[in-house]
Amino acid sequence: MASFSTSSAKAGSSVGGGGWAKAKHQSAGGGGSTLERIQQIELEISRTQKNKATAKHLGELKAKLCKLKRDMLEPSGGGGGKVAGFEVQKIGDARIGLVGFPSVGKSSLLTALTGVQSEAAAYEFTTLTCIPGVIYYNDIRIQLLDLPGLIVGASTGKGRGRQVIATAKSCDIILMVLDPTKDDAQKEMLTKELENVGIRLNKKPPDVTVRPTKGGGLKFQATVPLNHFDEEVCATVLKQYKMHNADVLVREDVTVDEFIDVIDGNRKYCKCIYVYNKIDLLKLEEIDELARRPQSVVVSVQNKWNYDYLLRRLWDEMEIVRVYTKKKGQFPDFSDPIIITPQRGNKLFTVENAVLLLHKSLLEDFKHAFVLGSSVKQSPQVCGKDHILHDQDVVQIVKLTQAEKAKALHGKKTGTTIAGSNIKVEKKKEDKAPLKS
Ligand SMILES: Nc1nc2c(ncn2[C@@H]2O[C@H](COP(=O)(O)OP(=O)(O)OP(=O)(O)O)[C@@H](O)[C@H]2O)c(=O)[nH]1
Ligand SMILES: [K+]
Ligand SMILES: [Mg+2]
Repeated sequence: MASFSTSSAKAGSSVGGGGWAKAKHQSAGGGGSTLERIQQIELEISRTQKNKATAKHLGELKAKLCKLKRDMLEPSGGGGGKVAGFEVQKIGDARIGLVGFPSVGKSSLLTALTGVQSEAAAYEFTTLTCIPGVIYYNDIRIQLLDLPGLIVGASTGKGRGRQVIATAKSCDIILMVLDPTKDDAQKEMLTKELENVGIRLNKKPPDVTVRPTKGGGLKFQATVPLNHFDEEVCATVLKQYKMHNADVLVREDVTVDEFIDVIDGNRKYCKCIYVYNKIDLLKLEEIDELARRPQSVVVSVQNKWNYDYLLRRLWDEMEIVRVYTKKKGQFPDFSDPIIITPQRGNKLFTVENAVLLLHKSLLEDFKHAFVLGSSVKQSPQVCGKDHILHDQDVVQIVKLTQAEKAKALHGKKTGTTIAGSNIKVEKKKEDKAPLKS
């Protein structure tokens, strides 16, 4: 039904790079280009039945496949180099990318949400570069990037695909713009293109730790029953990565693909909202069905439908925490919050995070904080560094007085925990432990 696989002549010629991957990646071991070997392995995987007896073989194939894909994306030597995204300066508190097949209305949406004119037209590949705009929402600035349309094969160099995807990888959230008149094969195809370069949509990093060791082989431990993965498959995958000695701790029911993600590294776990645009072309029942799909929002740029909801959904996905600061005896400064975006690696927003964002040296003088807002039972409440703040809390930092600081410093010097020596003491204990037992 969907006809996205047809990469138009324009796409091929505008890049002059359809065969780039092939030309540059002749495999060292002979037997065709990297691309051909990838296709062979993919075929073999699809033909192999999935059961206990084949799990080890599949694990090996998948690990090989993963390494080949990485070789292709990050060629080592031969003047290749990692593909860079479009050079657009990151501004604001979060970055969101518009990804989709050609002519689904990405540019129209950028213009509608940011006011920045990005050319929109009825022909494919109207946009050939990255156009940034800014959405102002709830005191924060969100950078929205319009990107050229993707086609199938983008991750292997078709169209401006690799550049588009590299830019998408720099985003905190992806808005996948979809054509509501076509089936969801488009969603799967795009997801696959993004997955090929290590972007994982709406997934969490697997709860698995792998610690390389100097000897002792593989030490495998799982804290939950595993239905798709076991020690043997783990060993096969690790062998492909030449890891023969490692401690592996699995804390969730992972698949081999998820385990490879951990080993291979360089994955980007990214939230994604599926935006069905042009719903003005649909019947009400059809709109209703799309709107109920998970992580999906329906809009019509032409009719200006549902922007409010789209923005609210975006906001919720960003899980942004704004914390306002206040000086003693004054009203809080509501104009300039400290902002934490969990997408950028800060899982929780503690008082310590807030202090560090205000000023690094402030932590030395930190005594406690008065916190007002939903994170505390009474407002204000005296809180320490580890207290976790909520969105729209107000914080007043109380510093140590000179006398208190001197006292604290004195205590440190005379006590056993002289600054900096902490780690050494612990390490010594650890070293000695095996001797004792
Ligand atoms: N019916 C309808 N048409 C729309 C809507 N939004 C955009 N269009 C039309 O769809 C066509 C493509 O829009 P663009 O914004 O250029 O799409 P794009 O995804 O940026 O396309 P490329 O840059 O070529 O990848 C234009 O003719 C728009 O007028 C909508 O909500 N309803
Ligand atoms: K277009
Ligand atoms: Mg466009």
